[in-house]
Amino acid sequence: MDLAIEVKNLTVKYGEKVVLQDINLKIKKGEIVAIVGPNGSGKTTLLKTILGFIKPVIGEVKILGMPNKKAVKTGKIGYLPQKSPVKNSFLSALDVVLFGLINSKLSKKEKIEKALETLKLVGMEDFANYPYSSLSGGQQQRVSIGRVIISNPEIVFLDEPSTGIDVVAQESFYDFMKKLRDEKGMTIVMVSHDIGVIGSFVDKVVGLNRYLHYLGDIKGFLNKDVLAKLYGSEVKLLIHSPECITCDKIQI
Ligand SMILES: Nc1ncnc2c1ncn2[C@@H]1O[C@H](COP(=O)(O)OP(=O)(O)OP(=O)(O)O)[C@@H](O)[C@H]1O
Repeated sequence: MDLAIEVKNLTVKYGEKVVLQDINLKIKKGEIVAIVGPNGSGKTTLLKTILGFIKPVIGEVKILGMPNKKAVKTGKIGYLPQKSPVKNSFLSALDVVLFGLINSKLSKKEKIEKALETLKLVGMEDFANYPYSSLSGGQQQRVSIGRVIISNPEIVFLDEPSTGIDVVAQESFYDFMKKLRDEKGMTIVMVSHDIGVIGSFVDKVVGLNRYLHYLGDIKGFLNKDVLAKLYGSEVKLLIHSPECITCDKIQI
């Protein structure tokens, strides 16, 4: 099996508080995986621990067969954090995408060409010189994704990439991510709350709430018992009617 990520016996604490316990997880190359769970269930912590930003008290993580910290230094890993790292409101969309090539040895001209190509790929070529801060949430997200993918990473980690985006834009975003996987063979690991929207795009769901409660396909995940275990017995599944333009959407 060609593994992208292997998490072994992971336990993570903040002070005395155990946030993740006994997590074992294997993600294959080219898979699209969603990490889901209630607020505070440890999803961001799991991403950050996989990336080596948080040291577990027990356990280890391998990425592409290497210890995680070593893998991150190879430049084969892309990461889109939950909060935008872009603070300077004067930066243009092009500048933000260029950040993704900060460690590249390409010439300035080549970098700009590649950034313009990437902006085209994410459908933002007409906005290259716009201040990033003037773009809408969905447009900013496309540019941020451009920053992450410009260096052709083998694995990308996205923490709640569709926050603040309407359902239609979310669908086109997930379509785009799927295209990247299909065309470039990228492995995509994302934290998401959009169970309904991601359903048709993900290969695997990781149901997390301190422990790994579920690992499998979306169909098995959308099971009353699995959901109750993860979200509590009060959880309700709302399946929109077929007449609804966003039919098939399932909310928790
Ligand atoms: N730096 C920190 N120090 C102490 N506790 C923390 C820290 N970061 C997160 N926590 C706590 O750890 C738990 C898990 O947080 P985490 O951000 O991983 O959850 P999450 O599932 O990503 O949540 P959400 O869906 O709300 O983004 C929460 O109870 C949170 O308050």
